[in-house]
Amino acid sequence: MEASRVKVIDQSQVAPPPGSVSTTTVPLTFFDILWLSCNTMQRIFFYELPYPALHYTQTVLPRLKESLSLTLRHFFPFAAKLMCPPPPHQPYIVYNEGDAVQVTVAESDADLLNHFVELSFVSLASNDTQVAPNMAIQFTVFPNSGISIGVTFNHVAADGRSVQHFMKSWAAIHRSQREDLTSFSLPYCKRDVIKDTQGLSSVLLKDLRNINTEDHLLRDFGGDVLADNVLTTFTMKRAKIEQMKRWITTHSENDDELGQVHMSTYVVTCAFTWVNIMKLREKIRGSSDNDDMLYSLLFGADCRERFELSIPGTYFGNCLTHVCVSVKRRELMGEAGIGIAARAIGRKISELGKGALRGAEKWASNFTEVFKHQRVVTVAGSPKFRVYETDFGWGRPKKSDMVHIPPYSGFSLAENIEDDGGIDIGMVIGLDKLHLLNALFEQ
Ligand SMILES: CC(C)(COP(=O)(O)OP(=O)(O)OC[C@H]1O[C@@H](n2cnc3c(N)ncnc32)[C@H](O)[C@@H]1OP(=O)(O)O)[C@@H](O)C(=O)NCCC(=O)NCCSC(=O)CC(=O)O
Repeated sequence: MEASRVKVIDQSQVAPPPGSVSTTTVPLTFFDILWLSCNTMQRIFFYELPYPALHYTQTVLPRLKESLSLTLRHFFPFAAKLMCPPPPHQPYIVYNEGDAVQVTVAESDADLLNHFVELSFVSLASNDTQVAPNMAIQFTVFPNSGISIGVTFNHVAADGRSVQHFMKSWAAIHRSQREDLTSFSLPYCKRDVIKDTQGLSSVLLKDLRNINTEDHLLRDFGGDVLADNVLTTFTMKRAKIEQMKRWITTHSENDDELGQVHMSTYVVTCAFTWVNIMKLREKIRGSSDNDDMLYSLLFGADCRERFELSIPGTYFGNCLTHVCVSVKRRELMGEAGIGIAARAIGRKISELGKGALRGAEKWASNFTEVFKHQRVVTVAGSPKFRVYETDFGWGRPKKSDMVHIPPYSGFSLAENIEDDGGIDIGMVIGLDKLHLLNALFEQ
């Protein structure tokens, strides 16, 4: 395969309009603090547009930057900086006049939708270990074919739902060519709605500071299989999902507890993918794991609009509780593995009804143990984000991908663009292992 070339042609800073945001300090809530241990996130949107290179530089890019600036006025924490002073000081976010998002413009000679294209993403790297930017953006122009918008963000600043809110607001401002405040809902940027009655922030921060960096929460799966990795997407059609829901429900007739559990699309898709990723890992590496070893699935559940917490749907920041589902290897890898996984995931989700923050004081300490002693798969994204509704006035994106998925130990979820109710599952695996995964999914 011939390597494509991506060359950087411009770098600039885009800030909110001068004087539109005053100096503001945003404290971190306990929801934000756990993400101090995590890598930055990356998402990319591809749009098909027939313009020549000159039209991008003269018209498309200036308009994108101008609308970005207007959007940042409302989502200013993305232009702000994360400050991490040494203990005993607390980390926080601060916006000062002039703070900006770094914007890189690149040009590629690849096909817009060539998924093997090397995504040369801007990082949030900073020379200062105590100050980090919260967002960087890369526009990659594919002359006569399209443009991609790559967003790298610091999860400490916001979760996936907030990022999608930002993207859709930016798209709405760009589409209407002005800052029409009726075309999107304003984010709720104050932190006063997050009540920390149990002192969770200080417990989590203390635990995180005690974690050995080698126990970093999001470790990748081994070093030997990382070369030649590709980002790939599998689709589960709605009909297949419904079939799987029925199958799991009918094979659980004697499980009284299951009456309370909703076999949602999320539950069955996660169960199916989790089992297959673990099977793929065993096919590649063989398994020396004890049958009693715990295999775990970790995902975030949104806490906005939960009755007991009263956090508005437009809340900007992190608002995820963390769910860890563990099943013994023997059961997960057995014939009934997908059904067992689905029931275990469904039960954990229904338990959130008893209090979404139960056990939150142990998030950091438990997860360190889980990553140390168990085999972990993480889930990113959500079909609820409706990423394909991010319309800058050019119609729906042709494709949207999450890029930061850990190889062989994570996957992302999004709605499928063609099949209403279908789900796209994004994964990063070795190019030479794709046939193995295809075979498992077919089976
Ligand atoms: C707890 C969950 C994970 C899973 O809950 P559930 O199993 O109950 O599934 P669910 O909430 O999707 O939906 C349950 C049922 O409610 C109905 N339902 C749900 N959402 C609906 C909607 N928008 N419109 C209409 N109906 C809807 C459906 O009937 C669905 O059943 P059916 O499915 O059968 O039709 C979810 O609720 C949740 O919190 N999702 C968001 C997770 C998230 O924000 N992740 C991002 C992490 S940050 C990150 O990763 C970074 C990044 O993204 O960049």
